[in-house]
Formats: sequence, structure tokens, C-alpha cells
Amino acid sequence: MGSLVPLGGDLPDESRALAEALRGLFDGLGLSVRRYAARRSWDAGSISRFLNGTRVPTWDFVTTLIGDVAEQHRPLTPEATELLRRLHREALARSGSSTHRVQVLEDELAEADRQSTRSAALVRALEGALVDAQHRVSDLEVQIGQLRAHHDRERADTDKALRLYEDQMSGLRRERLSLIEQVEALGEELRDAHARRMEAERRCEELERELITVEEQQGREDVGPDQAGDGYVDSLGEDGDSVGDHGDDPLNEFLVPGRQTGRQTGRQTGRQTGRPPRPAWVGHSSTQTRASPPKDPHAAPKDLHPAHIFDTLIVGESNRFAHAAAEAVAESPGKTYNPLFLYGASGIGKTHLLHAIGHHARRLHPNIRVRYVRSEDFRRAILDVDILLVDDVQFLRDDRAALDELLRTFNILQEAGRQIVLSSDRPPKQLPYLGDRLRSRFEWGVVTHIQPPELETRFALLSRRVREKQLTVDPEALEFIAAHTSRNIRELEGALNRVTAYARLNRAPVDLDLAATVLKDLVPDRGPSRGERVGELIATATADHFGMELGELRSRNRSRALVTARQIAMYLCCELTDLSRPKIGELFHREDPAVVDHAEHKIRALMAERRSIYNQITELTVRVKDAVDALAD
Ligand SMILES: Nc1ncnc2c1ncn2[C@@H]1O[C@H](COP(=O)(O)OP(=O)(O)OP(=O)(O)O)[C@@H](O)[C@H]1O
Repeated sequence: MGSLVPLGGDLPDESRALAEALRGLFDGLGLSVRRYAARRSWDAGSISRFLNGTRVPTWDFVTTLIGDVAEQHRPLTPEATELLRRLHREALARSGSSTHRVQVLEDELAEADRQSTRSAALVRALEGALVDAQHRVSDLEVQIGQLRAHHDRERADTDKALRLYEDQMSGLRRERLSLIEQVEALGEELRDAHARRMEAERRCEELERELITVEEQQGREDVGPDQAGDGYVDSLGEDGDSVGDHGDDPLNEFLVPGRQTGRQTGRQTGRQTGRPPRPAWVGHSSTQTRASPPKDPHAAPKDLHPAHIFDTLIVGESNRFAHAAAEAVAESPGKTYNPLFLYGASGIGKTHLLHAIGHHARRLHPNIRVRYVRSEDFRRAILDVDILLVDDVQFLRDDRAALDELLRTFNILQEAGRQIVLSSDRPPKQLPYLGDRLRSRFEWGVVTHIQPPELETRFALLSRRVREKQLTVDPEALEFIAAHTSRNIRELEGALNRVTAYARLNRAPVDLDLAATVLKDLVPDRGPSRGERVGELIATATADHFGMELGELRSRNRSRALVTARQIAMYLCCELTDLSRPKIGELFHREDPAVVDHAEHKIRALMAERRSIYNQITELTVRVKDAVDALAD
């Protein structure tokens, strides 16, 4: 490689600086000037002049040299390239050649061109974006138009629906208003009717009391002073007949309690015939069933207590299901629960429910044939019925013939889709003596347990009784009675009766203190297993109290003193034990439980009338309580 001559001393600084930079680059090629000129087909003299600084090269030459050096080594950094460009411009400017001017203009042109290119790209991008935005705007306008139309349609529909709704609402409001007025008017009428009924009831009670007094006087006159010894004159025998009339079948002789029935039919008719007819709702006695079977199978059931209807039944948790099932059965006999088997302790409302089914069914289906029968009275098949109500099946005796008849009745009625309702103090499983076939049939439908009434139900029941009898009782006293008598409704009613009777005799208000005083002596501990023993204690204590033999108390003797003592003993058994009516009857050798009902109602009424009776009951209660306590010890 031929070496380059040193740079001339007179070279302007700008030319020298460029020449030195170019030489540095050129050295990197490792070629002679001639050889490089041949490779690039350039003139070697011109290249020498460029490298000696005597002539300023074109920028093309410089960039070609930069490219060639980069091929052999590595590319120049942008900073080095820019430095070369600056040196090249300064050298050109210093030389004053037209090339410099051309170069400057070319640079500016290139720069302007670059800007134009960039601007053109930007314009294209903006034009594209503009078109896109315009399309989007058009789309949105279409959508907005559609939505507006939809909104207008919807609003029109809604306005229409609202107008319709408001019309309906105001129609309903008008109707409701007029119904509220009707309800108020009907409520008013109902209250008046209740008040009239209460007044009539009160008057009946007055008259009944008057009647008792007159009859007692009559009795005294009839029997003479010797026989009226105990100061209490029972104008009716224990079974409702005149005391001293020994001639007839005793089962026909009782007058079943119930103010209405006794008042309306029993007493007057009894006087005409010499024997009071059985009130309409009393169950047929065995004698009656045998002697006079119902002549017309479609006749209204005459053996249902008029007050034992669903309306008078208090419903609580303890009997809710039984009540619902009973209603369903009355509404659709033979369709829902067949048979329906209700069980629960004595005095818990089983008979009431059975009667209520009968009444309700008759009201809903006027031609329906309903028959209520106590199990002890069941003697032969009963087939001419749509609903058969059999009460207290635990008393079905070990009488094969009667059990066979019941089985036959059951099978035929079931097959014909007739309704059967049964009650018992225990579930079918605990009635083994009835035999497997009957027992299992009792379980075919629904078996439901009526529990002892819970506190709310007891309170509700007491409140109702107080309203019915138009008594004034402090609610606290009612709460106390409800809280302290928990087993069954009879016990509850007995307790209320004691408290109100005591208050009446002493002309004292019925408040908490009075209730607590009166009830403190009630026998508290009553278990099913104790019932019969307590019943025996009552019988013994009563006989003792009245100075008679136990055998006399249980005899058929109807002397006034014996009748009274017997009725008091029966009353105490009702109030102080869980024994059922038939069981109490048995205790005093009476077959018909209605005798017990009569005794209970009679003594209950007399307690509020006669202090002597009240005192005797209280005294006997204390004696029985002491005896029970002694038993427990
Ligand atoms: N839930 C109740 N609501 C209103 N009164 C009731 C209720 N339960 C029972 N009674 C009343 O209590 C009394 C006794 O009821 P009921 O004779 O029906 O009992 P029972 O269970 O059949 O007793 P027993 O097994 O001794 O025959 C009746 O006067 C009845 O009207």
C-alpha cells in the first residue's frame, strides 16, 4: 500500500479536520489508494486529493467509505457518522464551492422530503381514523334511533299498563272499603247477637237456679223433715229422676246435664211423662240401643252434644293435627284418613272432636248418616251409616260376640268407603285384648295422639269459659289456674269452677290471691297409675265423711243423703283424677258414664250456690290430699 503524503501546512482547519478523519477511516480498509480506486472505479487522484485535504469529497464518497469500513470491521456508531457529517459540511462551507451549496440544499430537500413523507403517513393514518370514527358515529346514530323508537314504544306500553293497573287498584280499593264497612256492620250485628245470647243464657241460668230451689222445697215437702237431714235437698235422683222413685230401669232415669237440654226438654217433659226423656245429645245406653234402634237411617244424629263443635274447640299445638285430621274427615268422609284413630288421656277433647266431626259433616252434607256410639254400647253391627264414630274403644269388653260384630262392621264399612273414626285413651298397639285383627285395622289409616294442652291453650280455654259465663276474672288469676292445672280440660274447668264458686260465695273478686288460696289444696300429683287408687281414696273418704258404709255409697239405694254423697264423690273423681267417665262410673258400680257427667255438672253448679256443698268439697279434697300424701310416703 502506497503511504499518503503528510497534510499540507497551509490547509484550512476545517479541511484538515475532515482529511484526518477520512484518513483514519481509510486506514481501516488496509488498501492502497490506487487499489481502492480500482475496486470502486473511482479516480485515484481524486481519492488522494480527498485524503490530503486539498479537495472536499462528495458526501456519497464519505458514506461509501463508511460502508466499506463497516463491512471489514464493524459499523460506525451514529455519533461518529454525525461527527463526520458535521466535519464534511464545515469543510464544504470553508471551501466556498457550489458543491457546498448544492449539498446544503440537497440536505434540506432530503429533510423536507422526510418530513413530507412522515406528514403524508400521518395524514393517511388520520384520514383512516376519521373514516372509522365517522362510521362509528353513523352506527351509533342508527342504534340511538332504534333505541329511541324502542323506548317510545315501551313507554307507551308501560303508560297503558299503568293506567290499567291504577284502574284495577282503585277498583279493588273501592271494593275493599265497602267490604270493610260490611265487616264492621256484620261485627256489630254479631256482637249484638252475642250479647242477646249471653243475656238469654244468663236468664236461663237464673231460671234454672230458681227451678232447683223450688224443686228442693217441693222435695222437702214430699219426703218430710226426716229425710232432708243433711241440709241439702237433691230434688233429682243421681240419675236425674225423682228421688225415691225406685221402679224403673235406672239407666233410663238420669237427667244428663246441660242447661239447655235439661231446661228445654228434660224437666218439663219429665213432669208430663213421669220420667225425663234422655236429652237429644246423650249417647244411647245399651238398653236403648237394643230397644229402639234408629228407625230412619237418614235421620239427623241425635246423639251429639250440641256444644261439641269445631267452633268451640280451642286449637293449640297439642291438638292441631288431630283437629286438622278431624276437619278433613268431616269434609271428605272416607277419602282422607280412614280410619282416623284419636288417642290421648281422659278429658283431653277426644269425644268433643268426634262429635264435632259429626256436626260438621252433617252441616256440609245434609243427607249424610252419622252415628256416634260409645264402645261399651257396641253390641251389633252398625252398617247403615256413612260416618261411624266409636268412642273410648279401650272399653270394648272381652265379649267375643261384640268384638266380632265390630270387626264385621269395620270390614263392611271400610270396603264400602265409609268413614270410621275411633277414640281411645291409648294407641292401638296397647289394646292387645281386642285381638290382632281389630288392632291392625285400627292402624290402617291415621293414628294421632292428642297431647295434654299446653299453657297457651289452657289459658285460651279459660278465657273463653270466662267470656261465655260472663264472669269477671283477673287475668293473673287465669294465668295462675292455667299454670297450676296442666293435665286435661276437665281438671282445668274444675279448677276455674272452684275458684269462681268460692269467690261467689264470699262475694270476693276473682284475683290471683284468691285463686292461689283456693287451689292450694288441690291434689297435685296425679298419674295414670294412681288414678284408680285416688278414686278409691275419694270413695272411702266420702263414705267416711258422710258416716256411711262404702258399700252403701256404691249401692243402688237412692236416699237423698246417699245420692248427694255419691254425686260429690263422683265429682271429686272427675276433678282430682285422670279417670275416664266410664271408669268413674265403674268405681261406683254405674254402667252408664252419663251418670258421672250428670253428677259433675250438678255438683259444679251447686258449689257456687251452696256454701255447705262448697265446704264439704273443700274438706274432702284436703282429706284426699292428705291420704294421697300418705300414700306417697
Ligand atoms: N281443646 C278444647 N277446647 C275446648 N273444650 C275442650 C277442649 N278439649 C276438651 N274440651 C272440653 O273438655 C271436656 C272434656 O272433653 P272430652 O269429653 O271430649 O274428653 P275425652 O278426651 O273424650 O275424655 P274421656 O276419655 O274421659 O271420655 C268437654 O267439655 C270438652 O268440650
